[in-house]
Amino acid sequence: MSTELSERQDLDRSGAAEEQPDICSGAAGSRMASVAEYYAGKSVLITGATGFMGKVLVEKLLWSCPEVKALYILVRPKAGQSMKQRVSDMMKCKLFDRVREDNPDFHKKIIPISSELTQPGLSISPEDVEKLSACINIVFHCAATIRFDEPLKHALQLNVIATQELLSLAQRMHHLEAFIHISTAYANCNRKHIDEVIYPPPVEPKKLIESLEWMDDGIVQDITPRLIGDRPNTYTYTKALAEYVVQQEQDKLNIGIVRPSIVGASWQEPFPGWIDNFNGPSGVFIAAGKGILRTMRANNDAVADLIPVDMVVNLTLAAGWYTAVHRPKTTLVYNCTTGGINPFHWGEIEHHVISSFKRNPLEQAFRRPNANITSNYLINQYWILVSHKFPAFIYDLFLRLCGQKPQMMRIFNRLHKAIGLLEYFSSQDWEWNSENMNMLMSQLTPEDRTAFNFDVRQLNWPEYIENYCIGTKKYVLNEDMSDIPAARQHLRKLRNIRYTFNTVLVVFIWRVFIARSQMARNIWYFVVSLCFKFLSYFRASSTLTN
Ligand SMILES: CCCCCCCC/C=C\CCCCCCCC(=O)SCCNC(=O)CCNC(=O)[C@H](O)C(C)(C)COP(=O)(O)OP(=O)(O)OC[C@H]1O[C@@H](n2cnc3c(N)ncnc32)[C@H](O)[C@@H]1OP(=O)(O)O
Ligand SMILES: NC(=O)C1=CN([C@@H]2O[C@H](COP(=O)(O)OP(=O)(O)OC[C@H]3O[C@@H](n4cnc5c(N)ncnc54)[C@H](OP(=O)(O)O)[C@@H]3O)[C@@H](O)[C@H]2O)C=CC1
Repeated sequence: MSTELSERQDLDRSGAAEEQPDICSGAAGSRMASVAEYYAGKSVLITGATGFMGKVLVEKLLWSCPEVKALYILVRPKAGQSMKQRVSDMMKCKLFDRVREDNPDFHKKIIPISSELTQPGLSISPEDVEKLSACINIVFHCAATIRFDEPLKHALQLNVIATQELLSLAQRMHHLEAFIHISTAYANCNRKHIDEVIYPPPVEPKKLIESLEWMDDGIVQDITPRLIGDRPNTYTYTKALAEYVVQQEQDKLNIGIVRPSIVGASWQEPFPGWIDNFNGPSGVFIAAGKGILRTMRANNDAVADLIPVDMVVNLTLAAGWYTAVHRPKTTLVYNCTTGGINPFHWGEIEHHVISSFKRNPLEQAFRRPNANITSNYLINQYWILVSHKFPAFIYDLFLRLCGQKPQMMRIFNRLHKAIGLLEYFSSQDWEWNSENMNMLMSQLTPEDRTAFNFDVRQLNWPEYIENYCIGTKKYVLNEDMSDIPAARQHLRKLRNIRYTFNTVLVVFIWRVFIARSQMARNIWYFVVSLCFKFLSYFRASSTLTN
């Protein structure tokens, strides 16, 4: 099936230029609309605009496509904040600084629409449905639950049923030119090689939705492992179902599917290192920087398929342009990954994260940053005991003695839960075909290739990781860069505490275990004299060679 689909997609691509005479003016040698020109005067609907990727998408559209007519964003009230309040807070975010400077009235282009995606009809009012049906030209569907531990019913409701509802709404839009769905490169992580095709779903979504409807949450929880089969969580499972649901509408809509791998901090835009959450590797980096995470199960040699959020957004906008302009007959899937083109490995990530946090330490670190990743289960368990649980126990004991509430063990339990869910992705690697990503790049003008850059060959990983770590410090933890000298001083203090602790430990072991027994003392003297002999032998041989 996959080969058959690829062939069809190839055919579509080769005939694509003739299919859109109104945009490419038809005559040979005539100029195709650039990406920014295409978005000029267009009304765009975005779901998940308050999320990590959605915000960057909104910002980039406003910055690079200033002639865009309006951005309609579906937003729900949350945590006691009204929809309006949330959107107004979002626009005050530092992310929008350059847009704000360029056009202080940029907010006028953002039109929030109240919507709770898990409700029937996405709980959009009839008036808003009318408005959207009349004006929307492009839809970007970013909203999803990305939690790995989401109960299946909720993940299905948001990632699959809401997608279905949005597709129905899209079909009522009179001027719709493209529907871009954001999936994940891990939707098919049960395969080792992943092509840019939609694989048959693990189950017919309609049947699953019908059968889960009558089941109570307990039963669903019991059967979830059987249903998700060889996928690690409900997230990847429901994202795979969503792709199939989207593909079902390909005869009625112009659809593109973007599949990013692990989306990380921004590479360049709007500024390097922008990140605002603990998802994926960000939480792991922060935990390592704070000196809490000292060990994790990961394969040093496995490819860490990270991709910066600005590159994903650039590709998404280019995919919107291509889908609308070329109107491929079938859904084009873009695997948006780095591993096949510019690979970087978890072992290298570990090295650069730790050295970066040593240069730019986080405030009030628990211990000096120093993490070891290993694929060996037993070694990892050993280090968890020695480097996580033991220090947590000692620290909590200290807090208790000071009359304070113990907290470290609780933090470690949460960390272990989080990294336990990530290990599946850091312990193996996948191969993604990225032909459509390359094809899309080749379709862009040289100017667009710069303005909407997703050429992952240009990524300099050490520099990117450094900015990423600084980004977590500045934008996730809201720490000031001017406090770095104090943070360095704190690390020096921690190092001295460690030296003192180790010295006390050696003296204690000597007094309790060695000094009391003649045999232990003899063994000790024997080991020490052996060491001295080796040392003097090496010193003598190095003097001779010199
Ligand atoms: C030296 C470095 C070495 C590196 C070695 C290798 C690193 C490998 C790392 C990564 C591999 C990448 C795998 C991603 C591949 C797939 C990509 C995609 O397609 S989608 C995106 C992925 N989605 C997620 O990442 C959602 C994961 N998060 C969850 O599922 C939940 O948040 C969970 C289970 C981790 C926690 O759930 P709760 O209900 O217990 O708690 P809650 O409310 O979510 O968070 C509690 C606190 O913990 C923080 N937190 C959340 N996630 C964290 C994390 N990953 N690490 C540390 N803290 C985290 C939160 O900010 C919160 O903090 P407060 O209470 O507000 O102070
Ligand atoms: N981050 C990553 O590493 C990767 C992400 N992806 C995909 O990219 C897309 C965006 O991810 P990302 O930005 O990281 O995710 P976030 O969790 O940051 O954002 C999710 C967005 O969906 C919205 N949303 C969630 N539930 C509802 C609901 N019931 N009603 C209305 N809106 C809702 C959220 O709104 P609210 O603010 O109200 O919660 C938020 O705007 C997703 O489709 C994800 O699968 C793919 C690969 C990797």
